Order: sequence, then structure tokens, then C-alpha cells
Amino acid sequence: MNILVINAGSSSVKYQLFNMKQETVLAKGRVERIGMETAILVHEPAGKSDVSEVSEILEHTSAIRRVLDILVSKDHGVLDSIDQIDAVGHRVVHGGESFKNSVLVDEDVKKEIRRLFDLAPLHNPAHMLGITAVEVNMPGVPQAVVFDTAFHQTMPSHAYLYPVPMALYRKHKVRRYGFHGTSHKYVSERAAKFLGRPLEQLKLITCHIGNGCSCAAVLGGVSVDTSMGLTPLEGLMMGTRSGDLDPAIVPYAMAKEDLTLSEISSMLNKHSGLQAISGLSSDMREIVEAMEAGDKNAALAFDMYEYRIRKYIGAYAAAMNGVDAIVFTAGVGENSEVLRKKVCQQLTYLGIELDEERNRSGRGTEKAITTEASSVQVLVIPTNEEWMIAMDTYSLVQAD
Ligand SMILES: Nc1ncnc2c1ncn2[C@@H]1O[C@H](COP(=O)(O)OP(=O)(O)O)[C@@H](O)[C@H]1O
Ligand SMILES: CC(=O)OP(=O)(O)O
Ligand SMILES: [Mg+2]
Repeated sequence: MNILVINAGSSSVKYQLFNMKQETVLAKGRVERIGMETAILVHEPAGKSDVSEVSEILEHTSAIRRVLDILVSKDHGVLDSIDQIDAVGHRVVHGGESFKNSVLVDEDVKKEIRRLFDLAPLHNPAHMLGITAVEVNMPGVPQAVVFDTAFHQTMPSHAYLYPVPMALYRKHKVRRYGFHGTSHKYVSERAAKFLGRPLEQLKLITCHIGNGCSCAAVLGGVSVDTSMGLTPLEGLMMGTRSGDLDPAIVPYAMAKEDLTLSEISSMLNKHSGLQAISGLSSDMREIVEAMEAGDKNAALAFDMYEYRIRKYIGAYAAAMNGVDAIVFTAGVGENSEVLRKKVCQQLTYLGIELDEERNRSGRGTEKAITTEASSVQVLVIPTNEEWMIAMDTYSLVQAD
């Protein structure tokens, strides 16, 4: 069985095609800059050379049509026909309280994803476009959705409730949901395997540090707390998102700067974080480069970002009354040795001892970056949300 996994963002579509029996990736790639004349498709077929094409791709239906075309093309394809795709799995960021597990798409599921647009404005509308594009381009093919929120549905009420009038929860379901759950779950399972210990006995802190960033406290394989909240804005400082701030800043800034609700929301989601403090970029690679060249604002942005990760690690060690291992994953967590080093150097109170050579070497592989003597292990585990989505889709389609 072949399964196509789609992670549709507002202006991009990432995809991976899996052969489930052989557990292989047949192809992967991404379409970026959707909506522009110079959209770019980067396609990496297994066993053939990578290709990139620039063309006008104005919306998600055309983007997915282009992906399907290249998957069957003579020169760059890996399938004879689209009919060889048996099912499609989608990443969906917000599933609210309705979805504790992955599900097959039907009219009710689509209605619920739409109802949650307000709570994940950067993500859910794009996922819905992806689902519709598959319906148009591949009618009748079963689709499954895998929610970022599902893994965190195990949090106890003292962790997921906010100390505000309960009517907000009862009437409007205002609570902490948490995101990146597929990634936190995957790296927790891999960490247990790597350590050679049962997941049920481990206290893990998983740090998904990418464009969006979140930490999770994973006790015995179950999420008991996480830093993102009602929406993916709370918690750590991110590329363009502020993360935690005093809620009183919102009405104060609105009054002082004469901002509307949508303007302040856009400020906190799209024009804050690394981008705002550095005045330079939301990309950690550029921040580190500028910092090393002596740029003060880039250094301040880096310090704030790193400090907040360290504060959450301390909080979650307290929440679980201890920690066995800390895991770094996602774009920054997997690749930025300088960030990991700065975080670990200030965690000696936990008995953490960084091995600088291990931290520097072996990019892209699962590894420990602490010494044998370190009482808490720090691991780097490349995440694989797409494989988790493919596995869930496979089980759902087989059970149907
Ligand atoms: N070598 C690197 N050093 C530091 N940061 C990196 C490196 N490679 C990628 N990144 C960071 O990873 C981020 C993207 O992470 P990723 O997990 O792919 O995000 P998303 O899935 O949200 O698009 C980029 O913004 C970039 O800052
Ligand atoms: C939920 C979230 O923030 O996702 P991403 O990191 O892909 O933006
Ligand atoms: Mg991501």
C-alpha cells in the first residue's frame, strides 16, 4: 500500500510518499511560495536525482495537482499512475477536544476542522485547502487526519486549565491544547529505544525547536504538560511568534498604538520572536551567523530564545519531580549545536555534562550529546511526523 502524506501550510505544501509494506520513502518534496508567480517545487525521488521547478502556482489545488503530476512523470516520477496511491494522510494542527486520535475524513470531521479555524489561524485553513485539493484531484481516495493536539489530550486538568472564570472553558472550551504532539510522541518513543529502557518508566522533556517551538513533559510515555496553549502562540519564543507574555500587554499595546484585534494578533504571531528582537531574520541560521559576526541585536535574540527553553526545562523537571532525559528535535533542535551547548551549559544543577565532540558530530542521526557520567542524558532525535501520519493512516484504512 502506498500512502501520500501532506503537511499543508499557508503558503507551502510538504509531501512524502511511503510504501508501507517495505517501509520505504518513494519520494518527498515541497511546494513553496504558493500564490506567487515564482512558486517553487522541490522534488526528491528515491533513486533519481532531485529536481526543482519554478512556475506560477496560485492555490493549493494546483499545488497538489503539480505534486501528483511529478509523482507519475516519466523523468522524475516514482509511480505509473495516481491510482497507485491508496490513501492520503494529512497533518492537522488543531483538533480541539473532539479528537483524541487520528480519524478518517468525513463531512463531520471537516466541519469540526473548520470550526477550529479561529484557534489555529496560521494552520487549519491551509490543512482544509489540502483536504479539498485531494478530493478534487483524487476523488474517492480515503483520507485521514492526524492532529498535533491529540497526544496532549492526556494532560491532567490542573495542567490544561487556565486560572480564569470557568465559564470560558464551559462555554468556549478555552484551555491548553498543546501542539507538535505527533513529533513529541515520536521522539519520546525513539528516545526510549535509544536508551534501551521502557518508555513507561521514563521522565522525558522533549523540545521541538523549529519554526514553531514547544516543550513537553512526557511521563511514562504520556504528555502531562506542554508549553503551547489554546493556540500555538504560547510558551517558547519562536521565529516570528512571541510566546509567553503578560496578557496585560495586549490591551495596553492596543490602546497606546491604536491597534485592532487583528493587528495585535498579527503582531504577536507574525512580527515578534527572533524576527522582532534581531530586526534581521526569523531563521536561526542567520541569527547565529550575525551573532558570531558581532551583531548585538542578534545576540540578544539568541539569549532570550535560549533562556526561555532553559526555563521550561526547569519547570518540567519540577512538574515531573525529576527527569531522565531531555530530547532536542526539529529544524533548530536537530541542527544548532550552539543552541544545545548554551542550554546544556546552564543545566549542571541537573547533573548534565555536555560532551562537546558528540554535540558537534553526527548530524542527522540519533545521538546522545552528554558524557557517560552525565546523570541526565541529553539526546538529539530527528523527528519524523510524516512517518507517524503514514502509520496512523495505514491502520485507519485497513480497519475501515
Ligand atoms: N543548521 C541550522 N542551524 C540552525 N537552525 C537551523 C538549521 N537548519 C535549519 N534551522 C532552523 O530550522 C527552522 C525550521 O524548522 P522546521 O522544524 O523545519 O520548521 P517547520 O516544520 O515549522 O517549517 C528554520 O527556521 C531554521 O531557523
Ligand atoms: C503548531 C505549530 O506551531 O506548527 P509549526 O511549527 O509547523 O508552525
Ligand atoms: Mg514543523
